[in-house]
Amino acid sequence: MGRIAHLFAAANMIIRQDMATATGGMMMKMKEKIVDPKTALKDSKSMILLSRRFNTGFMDGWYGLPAGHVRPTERIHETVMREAKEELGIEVDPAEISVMSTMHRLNKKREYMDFFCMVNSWKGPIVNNEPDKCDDLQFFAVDNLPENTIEHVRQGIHCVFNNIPFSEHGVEGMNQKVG
Ligand SMILES: Nc1nc2c([nH]c(=O)n2[C@H]2C[C@H](O)[C@@H](COP(=O)(O)OP(=O)(O)OP(=O)(O)O)O2)c(=O)[nH]1
Repeated sequence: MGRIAHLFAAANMIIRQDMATATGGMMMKMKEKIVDPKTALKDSKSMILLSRRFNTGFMDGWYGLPAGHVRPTERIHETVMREAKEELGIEVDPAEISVMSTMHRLNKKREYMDFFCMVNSWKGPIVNNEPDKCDDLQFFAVDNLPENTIEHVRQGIHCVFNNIPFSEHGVEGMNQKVG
């Protein structure tokens, strides 16, 4: 069996506050946007949405991106759309999702492939739809993330804003760690 079968996959969303302002939270055509995503991408002062985990059993009290596991038979953009609705109450059009960076990651228990996806626009106001799993949802500057930001999430955000398409986290020497 190929090793890929052992991988968990997770989709992480980057939601920028300037895009909320530019689009008024509504889906609009690219040309109508005030902010060009390609230009804004390079702006490390961008504010992005982080969610503090609560009562989940994994990294509680730490900030991550809105995210979720990719279910069997699900495509990456479908995970983003589903989790955006579940966690934030917003509708995302598949054409408005861009995978910006991927990460091969090993934590204590699991091996992951992470997808860091820019959500270019959405429909509806952002709300904390899962207060039983998230006790804080707010925008932070990319160059001033909270200290309690999950380490691999910090790395993924760095990659997205520095145009680094792929990175690794914790996989160094993994052939000694896993069978
Ligand atoms: N729940 C959980 N998430 C983990 C673990 N390790 C790990 O890297 N993550 C990461 C992967 C995703 O980026 C993010 C998913 O968190 P979540 O709790 O929102 O997952 P989910 O919505 O898919 O919930 P579920 O279907 O797994 O119950 O956390 C872990 O052991 N448990």
